[in-house]
Amino acid sequence: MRPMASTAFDLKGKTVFVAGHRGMVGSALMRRLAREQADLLTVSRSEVDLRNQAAVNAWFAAKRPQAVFLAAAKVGGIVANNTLRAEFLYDNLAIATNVIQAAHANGCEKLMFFGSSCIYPRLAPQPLREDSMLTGPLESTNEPYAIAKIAGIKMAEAYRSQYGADFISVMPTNLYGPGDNYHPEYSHVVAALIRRFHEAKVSGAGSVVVWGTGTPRREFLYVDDLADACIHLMKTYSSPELVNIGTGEDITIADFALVVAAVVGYRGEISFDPSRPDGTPRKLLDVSRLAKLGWRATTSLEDGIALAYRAYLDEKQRCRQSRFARPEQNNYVARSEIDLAKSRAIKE
Ligand SMILES: NC(=O)C1=CN([C@@H]2O[C@H](COP(=O)(O)OP(=O)(O)OC[C@H]3O[C@@H](n4cnc5c(N)ncnc54)[C@H](OP(=O)(O)O)[C@@H]3O)[C@@H](O)[C@H]2O)C=CC1
Ligand SMILES: C[C@H]1O[C@H](OP(=O)(O)OP(=O)(O)OC[C@H]2O[C@@H](n3cnc4c(=O)[nH]c(N)nc43)[C@H](O)[C@@H]2O)[C@@H](O)[C@@H](O)C1=O
Repeated sequence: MRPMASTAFDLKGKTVFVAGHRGMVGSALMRRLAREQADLLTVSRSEVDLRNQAAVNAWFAAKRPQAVFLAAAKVGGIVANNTLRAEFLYDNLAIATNVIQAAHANGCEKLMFFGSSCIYPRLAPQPLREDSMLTGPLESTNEPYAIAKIAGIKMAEAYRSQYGADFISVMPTNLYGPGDNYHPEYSHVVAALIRRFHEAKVSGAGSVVVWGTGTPRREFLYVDDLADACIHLMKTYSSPELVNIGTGEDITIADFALVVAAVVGYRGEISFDPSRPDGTPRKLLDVSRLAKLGWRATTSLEDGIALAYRAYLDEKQRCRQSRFARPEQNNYVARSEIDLAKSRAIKE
């Protein structure tokens, strides 16, 4: 294995582009970057669709960011990934290739690419080590997304080896927190269960259905912890080697449902629907590399879910208030109460 170089990269005074700044990760990065005295650059999708190579090139040529967090992507839960397979492959390949090439061509000094724990083989040894990428078949439900993410990782690696670009890749585990997507079909499990248990509590429903068998194991990281880890790595890490970002602890979906129900205050029954996909049986990251680099998660699962539930309630409230205001000025309108039924669909 190549040695992990450690170099200081000060964000202070740098122009820093957060691609995907309205997303869950991007908005957490914006909150965390506010402490770095950087000059933050953002652009909305309506101004620059990152799948459009010419638009991306023109924007980079005009702005020439010194650092880039590439947190824009087509993202969703197991059903979104498995249904919108062409979009997950096309959008994520296009975004990665356009942004990485434009960053390189326009003098970007440092770029962080966001992969995901789903790039590792479905049955790779647990906990998942960074060197298990490309050692076996992928989980079929998210294979298109994983292939696009692996291509992005390989691009960052190739630009480093061919051009000496300081481009690094991080592999976050399953994330949750403010700014999550609450779509009933297309969200990830955390947002789905927060919403389902809350609605059952409010309506007095006696039973809530959780997808799958309840036996898969997942590791969950609060998104503000993720953002903190990313800033730490951006400032201190420079190597082609991937870095996993997680807590190092996992839980079955059945036990996780009990945690969410307790936080929300839902006291009815919980049943399972095995006709829904389980996905990969276990996804627990080996976080020893990250620990050696001096970072560990600090938000417990219970505290994080309580914070995420608060954020869900706040978002509902905000959307209710903005329902009759000017929706085009509301960052959260696409995630709003009006369309909490179809909220943030898959962000088109
Ligand atoms: N959520 C998770 O559990 C995990 C996420 N990740 C990775 O973290 C990164 C961020 O994910 P997350 O914040 O959860 O996702 P979100 O869906 O919350 O945010 C994605 C962001 O990307 C933007 N975006 C998507 N497509 C385009 C496009 N064509 N042009 C311009 N902008 C676009 C969205 O814009 P708009 O606001 O207009 O919709 C949004 O701001 C992704 O790379 C994801 O793969 C990795 C592991 C787990
Ligand atoms: C972050 C990661 O996210 C996706 O992979 P995933 O880990 O399978 O994510 P998920 O959150 O959708 O499901 C986790 C587990 O939870 C179970 N589950 C129960 N009830 C609900 C439920 O109501 N909704 C959802 N979505 N899942 C549910 C579900 O059956 C599964 O066993 C990727 O495709 C991939 O793109 C990726 O990177």
